[in-house]
Amino acid sequence: MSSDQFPQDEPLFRRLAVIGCGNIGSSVVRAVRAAGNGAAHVAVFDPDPEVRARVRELGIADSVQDSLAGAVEGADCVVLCSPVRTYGAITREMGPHLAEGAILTDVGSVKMAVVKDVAPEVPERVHFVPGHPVAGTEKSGPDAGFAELFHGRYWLLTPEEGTDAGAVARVEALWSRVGAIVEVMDAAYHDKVLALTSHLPHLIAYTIVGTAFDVEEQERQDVIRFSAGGFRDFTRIAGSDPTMWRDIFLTNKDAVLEMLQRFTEDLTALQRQIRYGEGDKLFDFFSRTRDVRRRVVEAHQEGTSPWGPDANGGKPASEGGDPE
Ligand SMILES: NC(=O)C1=CN([C@@H]2O[C@H](COP(=O)(O)OP(=O)(O)OC[C@H]3O[C@@H](n4cnc5c(N)ncnc54)[C@H](O)[C@@H]3O)[C@@H](O)[C@H]2O)C=CC1
Ligand SMILES: O=C(O)C(=O)Cc1ccc(O)cc1
Repeated sequence: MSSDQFPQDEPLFRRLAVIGCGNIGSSVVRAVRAAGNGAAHVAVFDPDPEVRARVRELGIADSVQDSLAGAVEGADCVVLCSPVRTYGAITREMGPHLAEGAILTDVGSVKMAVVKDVAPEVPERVHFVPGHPVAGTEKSGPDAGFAELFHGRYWLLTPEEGTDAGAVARVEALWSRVGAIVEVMDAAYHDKVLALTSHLPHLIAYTIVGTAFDVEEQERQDVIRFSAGGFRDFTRIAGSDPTMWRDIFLTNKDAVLEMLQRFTEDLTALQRQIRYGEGDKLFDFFSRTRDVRRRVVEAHQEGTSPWGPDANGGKPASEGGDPE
């Protein structure tokens, strides 16, 4: 758990550079500026000119730079907020422009592959503290972000052994100031847990929605017409950004495949129980999963859930919140 020992009436950083300004990047920008004591200046770079124009229009950043070098020049903290497979190349390109003692962090949903790609590109004079806010939505782009996204949500950091403790403390303090609950953990452990709690559910949603659309035209229309409850929730998740999720599955391959193997075995067991009319087994299984649901809801209320105590963000289910 974070303990912010830095002066509260001063910004933690002089200049924070946010690289990639979509949903999460723009939420970081908005949240840091709303906090008031995160950074004196928030600079943004995004390679997409339409995104840069929109960020200027929204007026959410202190400056929008037309080059990566221009954004990171003089920055004492840089946050990578683009799809995970872009991080290695970005770090290589901006390396020579990074200041002595600067801190580099990221928001990527996968951590082992990010460490493997980024660490070799980080100059000696720079501290790398990998991170992941366990908060987000299915939406993309700078209009999708909002300042309160991280309130009461976990922000996981996975620094390698030997990382400068002062740099880790500063990153912890920064994300605490935007309202997140910061925890430090091992990158491999992070990837296993997230494969199960986030990546596999997305894969299942993509599959269900794909299956539903791989039917005759008439049935497909009825799937849309009668979609309610469960299926509708799956379409929200399956509407998530294709680039982002392609990158997550390609980079967290081993953990996802391991969890998928377990999942398919359990699904096959259920299939057999249905085929052979084993009602008692189905009932017992559904009773156990109902109990898991009860414990998840309780954990959210008590603040011990991996998604943060306020995991609903006060939103209705249709907007990414939990219906409970
Ligand atoms: N969307 C979510 O719910 C969450 C996403 N994340 C992580 O956040 C990162 C960004 O995701 P979103 O903001 O949702 O995506 P997004 O699609 O809304 O934004 C990504 C932005 O990155 C920019 N970009 C693409 N290539 C780039 C490059 N080479 N250099 C700099 N910028 C580049 C794009 O132009 C775009 O504006 C991903 O790594 C994802 O794993 C983490 C937690 C939650
Ligand atoms: O929209 C949802 O349901 C999410 O699960 C958002 C999300 C996506 C990716 C992450 O790494 C963290 C959170």
